[in-house]
Amino acid sequence: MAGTEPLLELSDLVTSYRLRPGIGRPGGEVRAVAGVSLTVHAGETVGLVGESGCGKSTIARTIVGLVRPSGGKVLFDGRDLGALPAKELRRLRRDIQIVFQDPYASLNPRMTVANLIKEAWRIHPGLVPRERWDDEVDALLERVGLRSEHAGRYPHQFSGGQRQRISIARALAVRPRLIVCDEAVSALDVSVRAQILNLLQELQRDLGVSYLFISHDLGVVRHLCDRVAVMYLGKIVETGSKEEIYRSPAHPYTQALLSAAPSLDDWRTDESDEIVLTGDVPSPLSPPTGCRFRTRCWRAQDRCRDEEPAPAERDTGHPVACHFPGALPPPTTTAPDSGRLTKE
Ligand SMILES: Nc1ncnc2c1ncn2[C@@H]1O[C@H](COP(=O)(O)OP(=O)(O)OP(=O)(O)O)[C@@H](O)[C@H]1O
Repeated sequence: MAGTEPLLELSDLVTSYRLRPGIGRPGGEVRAVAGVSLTVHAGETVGLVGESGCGKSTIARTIVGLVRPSGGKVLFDGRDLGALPAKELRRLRRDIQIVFQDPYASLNPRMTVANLIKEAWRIHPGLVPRERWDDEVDALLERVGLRSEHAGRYPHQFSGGQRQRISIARALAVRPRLIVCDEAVSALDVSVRAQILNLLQELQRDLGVSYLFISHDLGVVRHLCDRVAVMYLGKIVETGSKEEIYRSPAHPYTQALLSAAPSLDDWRTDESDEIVLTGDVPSPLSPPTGCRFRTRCWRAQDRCRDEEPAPAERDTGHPVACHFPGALPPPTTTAPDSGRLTKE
């Protein structure tokens, strides 16, 4: 994709939440996304992975305009969403849709499937002529593997997988160019999950839609994505093609994540080199100085405390934000601090 203009570009994006002081808790600012740069090209699927609370959903919410960034830019088709006049922004927002983890919470239970889909055309008039609405609803339902008789039913009359199909149909109704999938298959059983993943791939093949696929499931990401970004405590620590990330992870955090999913672990040569991620993720209210991962990292040295590593291309060929990256398994000595990564 080098040389082509990205469809979506996050440039040093910062998104913070204000916390009011509460009982036993001081107020403050949570920098949930602390300077993230990431691109998604047309027709591409980019996976965003990381532990719970690292800021994945906040990125999703910022991209689709549910929360405002406090710094940096979201560019779509080269245009800065923060600098567009309201009318143009509204038009452009149509191109970016989101599918959430819990379709039941995101689908209005009092609306029929047909009305849930038609609502999108009410919000964006002129997209589909009113006389074609019923036919288009039928076509969309068929497109996502449902039937036209489902149009008159309500969300509670469907299974979880079917409800996710409805969410996808609703997203497709406005003919988006990018769909942000925020843990979109995480709540589904394995077999249903596979069906939805197949559907997403089919849609990409037929319609050319791009995905930013947010998930904590490295197996699903490997199955679906072309490129992968690994996030830790509000920052991206490593980005690369699927092959680069799964075969030669260079950031210790990526190595630990992969090590925790043995069936995916192509890069370790010795099973005994398992890395066990211990200790809690530090609070984003007061992240560590320097490298944010240093308090849990077996490779950490003084430099990691003093200096924040910038993403730089390493010998593996992809950008890694680490002072001491390495493709080799960690040394066999036990990590000195209990809060660090250790090996069993
Ligand atoms: N509305 C909010 N107000 C205050 N803090 C928030 C809010 N939403 C998220 N946060 C905090 O921002 C950080 C990032 O949360 P976010 O939900 O983006 O992470 P995540 O990686 O998507 O995790 P999960 O997979 O658990 O949703 C967390 O520390 C979270 O507690």
